[in-house]
Amino acid sequence: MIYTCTMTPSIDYTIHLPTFKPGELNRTEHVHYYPGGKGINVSRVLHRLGISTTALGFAGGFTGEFIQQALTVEGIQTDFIATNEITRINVKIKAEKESELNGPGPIISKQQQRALLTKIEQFQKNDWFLLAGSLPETIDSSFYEAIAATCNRKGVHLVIDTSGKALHQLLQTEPFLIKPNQTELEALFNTKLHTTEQVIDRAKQIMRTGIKHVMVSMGEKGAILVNEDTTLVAESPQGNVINTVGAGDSMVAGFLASYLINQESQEAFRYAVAAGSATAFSHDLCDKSHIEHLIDRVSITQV
Ligand SMILES: Nc1ncnc2c1ncn2[C@@H]1O[C@H](COP(=O)(O)OP(=O)(O)O)[C@@H](O)[C@H]1O
Ligand SMILES: O=P(O)(O)OC[C@H]1O[C@](O)(COP(=O)(O)O)[C@@H](O)[C@@H]1O
Repeated sequence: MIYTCTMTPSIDYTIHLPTFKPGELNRTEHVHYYPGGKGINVSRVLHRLGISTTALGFAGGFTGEFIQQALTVEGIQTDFIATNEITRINVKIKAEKESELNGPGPIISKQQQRALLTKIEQFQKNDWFLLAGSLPETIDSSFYEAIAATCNRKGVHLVIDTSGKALHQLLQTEPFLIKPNQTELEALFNTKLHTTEQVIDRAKQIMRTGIKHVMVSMGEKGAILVNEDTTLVAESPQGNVINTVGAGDSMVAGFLASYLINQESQEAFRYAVAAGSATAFSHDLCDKSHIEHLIDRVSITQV
């Protein structure tokens, strides 16, 4: 079983309008309400690819209810821990440019943290656990160490897609895959990366901490994959960009979906990039036919 965990889910309130004028009254044309957050997006894409998951995480209030219901309606199994706080609404503005307003995550008590660890204790050998999205600053790093130690002890494959301090702490836990975007990688090293070579150098540096695959996404420029055997650079297909929210999560889902079938990292990387771009060219997340339509347009070079 694949378990995804979104510590800080969201409703992604996505607004489309031709021009956004800050400081003025703006009226929107089309709006969408999506259940969001990184683990949730991975569960939604995997479901569209015929792979079942259980979506874990922390959710509360009417927004938390909406998210759980929306997932259930799509046919995704959920097992969230209730928070006292209302789950955030993240605003995504699609005008001349894309702008995002992401709210803060909930406070997660020690008891709620223990409840998550108890669920992880029930996992079986060779299950997958994806810890994704921003992680509340208030949580002590020992909690992440406990999650990783439990996964390692039980033979559960750990995948991490987070940012900031938590990403830094989790690098030492030897996960199967991490997927920072270029900005997150830059933040990790507190430096700007100007070339693909610089991105590759930093990715190799973090791989030495024991991570099996480091996949760095670079938006329209594509992505790189570094593992023990190879370094690959992918160019993404060009197309009509509609909404890039969830492109990175779609990549993670695409990589896992392909890797679970073939255990082959280059093909998984190609599928991942096609999935990211298919989402960027869609209103909501990608689906299988769109990914497969783009797959031959992903060019990969080994460097
Ligand atoms: N404008 C775009 N055109 C084509 N593909 C894109 C575009 N933006 C994102 N993608 C695809 O989605 C992947 C993930 O996007 P990125 O924006 O880097 O991730 P994140 O959403 O995590 O910031 C990219 O590697 C690329 O394959
Ligand atoms: O937890 P964070 O870092 O605030 O990000 C949450 C946001 O990221 C998303 O999961 C999209 O992520 P990506 O664009 O990186 O794939 C949204 O659904 C959500 O609003």
